[in-house]
Amino acid sequence: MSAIYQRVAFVGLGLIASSMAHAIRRAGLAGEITGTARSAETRQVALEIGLVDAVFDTAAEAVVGADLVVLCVPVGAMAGIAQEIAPYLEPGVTVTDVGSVKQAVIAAVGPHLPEHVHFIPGHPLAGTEHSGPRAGFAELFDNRWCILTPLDGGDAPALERLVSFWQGIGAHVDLMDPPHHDLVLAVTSHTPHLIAYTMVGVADDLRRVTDSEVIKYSAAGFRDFTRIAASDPTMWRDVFLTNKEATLEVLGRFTEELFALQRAIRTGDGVLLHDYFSRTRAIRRGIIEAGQDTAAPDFGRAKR
Ligand SMILES: NC(=O)c1ccc[n+]([C@@H]2O[C@H](COP(=O)([O-])OP(=O)(O)OC[C@H]3O[C@@H](n4cnc5c(N)ncnc54)[C@H](O)[C@@H]3O)[C@@H](O)[C@H]2O)c1
Ligand SMILES: O=C(O)C(=O)C[C@]1(C(=O)O)C=C[C@@H](O)C=C1
Repeated sequence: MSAIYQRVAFVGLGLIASSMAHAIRRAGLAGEITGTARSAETRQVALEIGLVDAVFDTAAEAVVGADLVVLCVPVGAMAGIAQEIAPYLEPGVTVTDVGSVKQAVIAAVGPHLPEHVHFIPGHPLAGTEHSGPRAGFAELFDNRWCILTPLDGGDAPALERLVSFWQGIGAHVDLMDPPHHDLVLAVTSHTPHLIAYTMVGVADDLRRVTDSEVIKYSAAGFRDFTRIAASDPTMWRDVFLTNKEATLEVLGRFTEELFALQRAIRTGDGVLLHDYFSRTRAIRRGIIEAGQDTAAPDFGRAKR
């Protein structure tokens, strides 16, 4: 495949940026890749392992001359970065991001960007519990979804170009409006993460009571919870602080259901429990039969 962008600049060089860089190189999607990260160590590693052709100390320097800028920092850091890079963006450049929440990123970034910039927010639905420049791998986005949430009145050719870019990286692309994205992700990603964090916290408390048996004998289901609960604390703090409304809505529903199941267990209502579990089993089977289970192999574990 020939290059879609001449110069791609990454701001933030962690798991997502490094995976994108590997996939860009695999498919030859960029003439050149530059980047910046807060720590000198990360910048050094990124250069050493060939993620980028050049690194810069500041985001402002990194974006000069780029025709695609990808913001790969935690959601809470997006506003400061946008403000810093705004004066240095070339006319016609596309600025995108990979943040897990979309309305908050649009509100944080949009107002800082000049009119000559095409701002197209995005979110690849793939990740692992690992962080940093060494955590990335080219296959992370293969056959996974990348959701773009273009703004009203945006430039159609710039959007088409970014869609082709994500397809070249290996992803399927879908377009969504930002509030819908945030609600869908609150259901499929954000609340499940909170539940995993909570469950591992509960088990940790219990461990003091049962003298380490909870961890020692943890079965596969709980191990999966611990993997999810090992995800980056800064990233997830920002997700919950910025997708507050949708997460609280889903969490409210979840709590109601949990109370209903709790009551069924207490009152010995086996019919309710059996019906409930049959319904959820049918949902999972339906997903598999429809061929919609696009979950990639467990790269997280393989990489550990
Ligand atoms: N990890 C996932 O599973 C996943 C999946 C999809 C999208 N995302 C989103 O991608 C973005 C990056 O996540 P990641 O997993 O690559 O994280 P990461 O921790 O691996 O990398 C984050 C990078 O941002 C930099 N950074 C952190 N705080 C900063 C600040 N205040 N100012 C400047 N730079 C800062 C770090 O130095 C690092 O280079 C986040 O917005 C996250 O919501 C993550
Ligand atoms: O597999 C994992 O480690 C993930 O949690 C990845 C996951 C998800 O919930 O699916 C996490 C956050 C993102 O914004 C996108 C993907």
